[in-house]
Amino acid sequence: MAAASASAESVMKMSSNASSTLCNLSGSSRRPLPPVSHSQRRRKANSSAARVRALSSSFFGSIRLRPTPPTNLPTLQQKQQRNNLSIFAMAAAEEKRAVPLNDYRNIGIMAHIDAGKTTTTERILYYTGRSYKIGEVHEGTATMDWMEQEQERGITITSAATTTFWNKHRINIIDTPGHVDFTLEVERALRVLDGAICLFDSVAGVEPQSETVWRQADKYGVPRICFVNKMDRLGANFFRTRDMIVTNLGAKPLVLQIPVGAEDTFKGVIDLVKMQAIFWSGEELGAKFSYEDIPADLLELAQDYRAQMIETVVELDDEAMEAYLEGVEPDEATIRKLIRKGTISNSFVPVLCGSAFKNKGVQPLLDAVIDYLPSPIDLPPMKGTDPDDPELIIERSASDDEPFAGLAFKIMSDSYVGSLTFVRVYAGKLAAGSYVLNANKGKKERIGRLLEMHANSREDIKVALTGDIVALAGLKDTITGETLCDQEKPIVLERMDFPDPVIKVAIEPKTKADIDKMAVGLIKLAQEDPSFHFSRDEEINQTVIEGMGELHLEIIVDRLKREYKVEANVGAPQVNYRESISKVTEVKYIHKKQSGGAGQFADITVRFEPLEAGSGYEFKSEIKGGAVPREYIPGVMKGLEESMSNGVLAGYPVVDVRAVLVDGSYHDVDSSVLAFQLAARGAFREGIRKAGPQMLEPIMKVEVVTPEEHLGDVIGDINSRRGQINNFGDKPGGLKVVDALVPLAEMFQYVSTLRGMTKGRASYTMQLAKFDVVPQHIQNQLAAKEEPVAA
Ligand SMILES: Nc1nc2c(ncn2[C@@H]2O[C@H](COP(=O)(O)OP(=O)(O)OP(=O)(O)O)[C@@H](O)[C@H]2O)c(=O)[nH]1
Repeated sequence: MAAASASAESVMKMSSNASSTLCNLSGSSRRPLPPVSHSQRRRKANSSAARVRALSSSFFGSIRLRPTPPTNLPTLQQKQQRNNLSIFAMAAAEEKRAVPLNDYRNIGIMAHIDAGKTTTTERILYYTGRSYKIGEVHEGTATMDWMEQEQERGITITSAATTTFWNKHRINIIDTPGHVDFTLEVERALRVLDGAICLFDSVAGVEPQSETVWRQADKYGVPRICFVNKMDRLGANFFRTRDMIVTNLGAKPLVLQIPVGAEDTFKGVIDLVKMQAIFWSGEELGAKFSYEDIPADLLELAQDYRAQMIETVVELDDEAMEAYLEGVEPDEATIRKLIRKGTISNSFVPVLCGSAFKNKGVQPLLDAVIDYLPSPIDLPPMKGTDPDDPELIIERSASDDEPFAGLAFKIMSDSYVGSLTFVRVYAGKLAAGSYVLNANKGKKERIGRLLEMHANSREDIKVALTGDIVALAGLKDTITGETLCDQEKPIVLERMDFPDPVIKVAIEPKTKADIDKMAVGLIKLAQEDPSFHFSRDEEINQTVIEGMGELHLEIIVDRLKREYKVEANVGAPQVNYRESISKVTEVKYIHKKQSGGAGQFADITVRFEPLEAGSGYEFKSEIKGGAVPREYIPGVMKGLEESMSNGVLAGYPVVDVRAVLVDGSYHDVDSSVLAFQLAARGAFREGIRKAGPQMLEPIMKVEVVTPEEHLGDVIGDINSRRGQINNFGDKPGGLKVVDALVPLAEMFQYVSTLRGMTKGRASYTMQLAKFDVVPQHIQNQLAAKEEPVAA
């Protein structure tokens, strides 16, 4: 499979002849789209959650300034609203800091699919006065052009950002998708956030995707607050979720609230810092709350949990600890200060609870965001490197007076301004109309328009300050993960990790007219989404798109169709295999050519070593005494790196290999970088063949939740898919949980099989667990299908 990276030109050359293996995108032979029944669609469209998605989607989508709906808010909200608008107005008018940097909170909301992220964001926007009213979707106004798919399917696909205010603090919020196929959105949000709210469904507890996002947050060291949501649901159990935070996440929870009641008797929470109960007057939006005495039957439990909380926090301060041992409890301000210290240092995670849907617990959650999550200045200075010397570490403190440094973390096409680049400003200021340096590319970029994003509108601003998250219009060369900085003080901030695609499908435009449109669409979509790749296989005249899962690619195809008006035929999904090696080999390879004119000579000895799974590819040089002169080593590196994308078995990328250049020789006249590059390719082909090459496949961690009567069928089916069952468990409501590892190749269309098998009563989630060796008989089949291509 010679998959050359596609340019617009090569895609445009594409033939419009659909291959016989392809089927019609809109025809009945096409794989069914994920299960969205009419009633589900209606439910989702009618749900208030869809409203916020609509709001937040517009934020990233086309410019859509909504007329202000009439307000009938309680006085408190009106005040809050006025307060907030005046802060925005001040900021815009004076172009200087209206909110001190230590009053900034850049936070994300993350969780498993359906835990209530969007509903909670929606409530936050309401209570902070940013949205007047929730539920305009009910009236059918959620017909946004942008991301219709989100509303139809009832899932968040793209992360949405918004700015709001609470108690004079500025909160920039990013609401992220829960579905594993869109994990990149979570990754990039975490890269630019200072803190996060992790939501859990109090019935399901810690679910698989919560574990994944937790580990991602660990990777970036993001301080967190946990919110145990859906306390009103049948089967809600705060304490079980708390225990799962320990067992499943290995975290140290610091319980700051315990619930008063659960399920339909859930009334409020006990605030263990104040030692008072908070009750809400009703379930409707804007319900008032009041502090009251702790109910007598919960007093002892509250005292126990408060004692545990205080014992944990005083450990962070010698003075407080000494006083506590002498019987003096810290006062409220000290407790808050210590909770903040421990949260920011990731010593523990505060745990709160409530029901976003029933409007309980949201205001104390916002207070906790302000009290415990860090501002940009509470975090260590941002580290980067000098573009000319990657070994030289440079730091930038969070301050308006530092030279400007920001990270582009998201690109989004926009029908009005072309494309928007979302940037987190880490240091300094950024002015509209100014020039900055793209430090990764060494190119100058002009900042056209600077936009500050709000839930359902956007506003032109003249200057962005440290801590801000803004959208820039008109950038030409910058892509996701690149650093923009002061031209005089260049810095390259640490890049983000992008996951490699695990599945691919072939896609062919139906008509000649579709060819050009598809080229434009693919390029734009790939710019927006670094976890989506496309390539052109000239030999078989096919374009292949690659992504993180079936849903991911379905959304891409759907967007090509709707946004770029491309009619295309789409093939069946296939797994993106990898190739690796199983033993150490050393090869000597001489590249020599003498056919008139200057000759070519390069002699290298390379050792190939297998690495641990997930290590990727490494290169090392052990050359001593200039056996291969320094200037030729980049040629060796290039030759090996190029070859790594094209394995010897079936042309899949080669991973988990270290190539060590151990020896070599050169010719004074005939050697060149190119000769060493060609020698490296030859060494790769010979070396990998001798190193026990093997194919690897993605293995998914699958969790199926099913009624007991279908358990046997579910297990039998997983076994027939080369699955390995690891665990059984129980869920509330008499449901059984099956944990298994199953090769992705066997999971295509599992959703419809499972639905058929269980009459739609079971559900499943899956995420990438690891890559593992493909059984030999399947390797043989794959190798026979895919003729390897000589490098
Ligand atoms: N009973 C109850 N339902 C809730 C609560 N919070 C959210 N829901 C419901 O749970 C469903 C999912 O909520 P969303 O807010 O869309 O969840 P999400 O986490 O944003 O979902 P994705 O973005 O698709 O991952 C919706 O039907 C909500 O109405 C809650 O506190 N109680």
